[in-house]
Amino acid sequence: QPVNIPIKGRHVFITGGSSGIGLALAHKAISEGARVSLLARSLSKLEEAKKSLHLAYGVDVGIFTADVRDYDAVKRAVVDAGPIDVLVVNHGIFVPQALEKQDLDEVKLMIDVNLMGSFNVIKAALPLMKVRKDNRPASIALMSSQAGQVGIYGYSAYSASKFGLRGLAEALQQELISDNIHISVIYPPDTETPGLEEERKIRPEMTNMIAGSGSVLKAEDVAKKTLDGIKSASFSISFKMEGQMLAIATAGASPQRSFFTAFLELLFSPLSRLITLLFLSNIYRSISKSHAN
Ligand SMILES: NC(=O)C1=CN([C@@H]2O[C@H](COP(=O)(O)OP(=O)(O)OC[C@H]3O[C@@H](n4cnc5c(N)ncnc54)[C@H](OP(=O)(O)O)[C@@H]3O)[C@@H](O)[C@H]2O)C=CC1
Ligand SMILES: CCCCCCCCCCCCCCCC(=O)[C@@H](N)CO
Repeated sequence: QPVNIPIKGRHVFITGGSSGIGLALAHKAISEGARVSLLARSLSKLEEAKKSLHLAYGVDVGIFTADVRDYDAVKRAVVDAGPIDVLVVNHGIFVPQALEKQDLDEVKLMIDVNLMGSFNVIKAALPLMKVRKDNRPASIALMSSQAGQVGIYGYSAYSASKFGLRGLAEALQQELISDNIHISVIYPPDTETPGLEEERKIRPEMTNMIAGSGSVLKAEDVAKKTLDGIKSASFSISFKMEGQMLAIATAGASPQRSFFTAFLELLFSPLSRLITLLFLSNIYRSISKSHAN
């Protein structure tokens, strides 16, 4: 059945909301009449975000400092912020490197922040989400990546953390459907953010090349499509032609609410598998070429 998740007047809580995609999403949500709270580590970045949002809309957002790795700190923030209607688990870090050259500390950091941190946020927020006063539909949205649909050179830890979110999301949807809580997983390509700017300085050439075969989007565009997807309670949210292809190629056992999209998935799955194989064969060819050099 179609579901419509209202945004106006509701409490939208965004982790990693002080920068990039999270901040762009805060702009969108406020412009649609939401009450917004942001969580991140750095107080100064949060204050800056709060100021820019006040300047743009004349409203105040709640800001909460916590490291998502610290469950108790996250719990305190969530209790302070009050019951959440739309939880956007968006925080994330990416340090690309071939596994052989990457320290295990860095691997562990990505898993701890991106995956365990998401468990912490959801576990902390869920009790209050479940007892929300209005019985209107609520949402938990998880920020994955195209690298959460296909493993990419240099992203072993990052991809593992983002693939992990999908398993979490699929299981959680079955557990929460009776509470009228709807899960979304978002799969953006490269997106212009302060995070990507940092990443580009250190990204291995092969990673650059492969990521370059996808689109580069503006954070505002990712935020808009994300909020629209949340509002229609879409389980999977993708971007651009190659993103739709990837979504079809990796539809797997994710739920699908739209009959129309389900029909497209059935119709185009052989073709998208073919395109995926061609895409992969290109990648492997480039890898062996650069290896020979
Ligand atoms: N930009 C891109 O190309 C793409 C990004 N994504 C995903 O989108 C999400 C946002 O990325 P983007 O906007 O680029 O990232 P940015 O680096 O611009 O922003 C990251 C945000 O997460 C917060 N954050 C980081 N670590 C922690 C932590 N341990 N605890 C709490 N908050 C934390 C940061 O604040 P602070 O540092 O103060 O804690 C900041 O608010 C990530 O999950 C990323 O994986 C997906 C596809 C593409
Ligand atoms: C079915 C047809 C396939 C079509 C090709 C699709 C192209 C896939 C490219 C994947 C790029 C991954 C970018 C990750 C961005 C990200 O998360 C970072 N910026 C953070 O590290």
